[in-house]
Amino acid sequence: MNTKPTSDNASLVLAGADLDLLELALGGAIDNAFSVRDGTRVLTDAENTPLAALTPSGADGVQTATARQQFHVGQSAQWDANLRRPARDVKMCTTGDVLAVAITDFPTISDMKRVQQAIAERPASSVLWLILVGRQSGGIDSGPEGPALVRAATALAPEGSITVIVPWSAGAAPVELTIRDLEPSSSNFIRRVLSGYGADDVLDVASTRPEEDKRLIAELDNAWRHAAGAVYPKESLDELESLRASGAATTDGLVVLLSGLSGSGKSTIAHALSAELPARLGRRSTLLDGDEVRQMLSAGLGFDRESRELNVKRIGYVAGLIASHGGVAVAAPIAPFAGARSYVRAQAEANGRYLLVYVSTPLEVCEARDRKGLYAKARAGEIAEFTGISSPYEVPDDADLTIDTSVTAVDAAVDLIIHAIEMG
Ligand SMILES: Nc1ncnc2c1ncn2[C@@H]1O[C@H](COP(=O)(O)OS(=O)(=O)O)[C@@H](OP(=O)(O)O)[C@H]1O
Ligand SMILES: Nc1ncnc2c1ncn2[C@@H]1O[C@H](COP(=O)(O)OP(=O)(O)O)[C@@H](O)[C@H]1O
Repeated sequence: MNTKPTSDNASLVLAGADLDLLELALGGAIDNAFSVRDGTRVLTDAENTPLAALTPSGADGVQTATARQQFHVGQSAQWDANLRRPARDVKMCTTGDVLAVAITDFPTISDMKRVQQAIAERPASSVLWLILVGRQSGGIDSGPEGPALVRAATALAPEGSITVIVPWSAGAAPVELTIRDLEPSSSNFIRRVLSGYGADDVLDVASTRPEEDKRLIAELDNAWRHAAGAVYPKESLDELESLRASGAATTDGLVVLLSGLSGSGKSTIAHALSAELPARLGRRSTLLDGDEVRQMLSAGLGFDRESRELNVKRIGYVAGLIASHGGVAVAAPIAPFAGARSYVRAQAEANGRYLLVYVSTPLEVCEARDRKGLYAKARAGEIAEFTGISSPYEVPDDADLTIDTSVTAVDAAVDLIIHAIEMG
């Protein structure tokens, strides 16, 4: 996590586990009282979008957050708005005694028996079937585990139970954002959070699993090795196993560059694409998102032509490295200049495949969205050299795809890109 002061107020940039904590707090699952370092007033995501405002700190350094706007949400199963509901809404739907079943891992046959038993012992209880999934480090919901767990657990929900997806702060402990008295790794964290959903009692299925089950699960990998050992010699088997463990397929590297005006939808599409790739093409990806890159890789660079060219070239260089090892890089800078884009193409094509997506959403639409309030500032002359207003955007003549998000929905945009990747 890093901090980044803005002109009108200081902000704290959140990622991963911190975003989950914030979502839990704003949704009413935990006391929305934060301790942050002095002077911090706005909590933003890594794309610099303001998510919550903090009231000034009291004497004990505790501040209260109020939501500014919806979080960025992904497209895959764990972002289903019908299931990812705020704690305070869920609480209203329960009556009487509430048993919460916490699902953090793929339920086993014996887990389900214990669940049925616990439910049978409390016939009058409302049952909450709570699926705990957190963001992962590679992006909002990169990696196939979260959506797969949600699909499996949803299909197994006991009859009459209320299924809810709980954003889970399972990652590293937050550095600068803490929630009063709560340490995410502590054993009572799960109970404290789930009590926010109305739970009187919690059955934490995976952590109460019998030792025998744990042993059998651990042995499954050995069983696979044993069976495969009858087919392959050791040399093949070792290689196959490491491929299996890394999830890597024997596929070519790929760079997808989304270029377009600020607010055109590059970042939204990039996240959705990254979330879909594991399930649709069996590939994980590395996101190189505009603002995020500028906070790290290109920290200190401005928005004059030379700085932008350098920024985009750096992105191209890193994307090329990712592709050189068979990885997928999804990059979403404005990339307004043809010269720097052709450098990205060269880096990508030297190491794999390249797909240039021009996100052609008209300026008027981007400006009306003004997610970050930057167009208003640019019009007022408070930001110089703003793309589309006071700095040019050179429309690509080599785009593989052109997508106007004022007429194409996010899902459709992702479908178009995946189709283009499949077509080669
Ligand atoms: N002068 C000016 N012009 C354009 N954009 C500006 C400017 N100042 C700050 N910002 C914010 O920076 C984000 C664009 O950074 P990029 O790295 O994508 O730009 S570039 O490719 O280097 O041109 C862009 O983010 P996105 O909205 O995600 O595109 C803006 O939030
Ligand atoms: N079809 C669409 N595709 C992408 N974004 C859309 C679409 N329709 C509306 N939006 C909204 O437009 C805004 C685009 O912002 P963002 O993805 O950050 O753009 P950029 O990264 O190009 O600056 C978001 O608030 C998003 O919800």
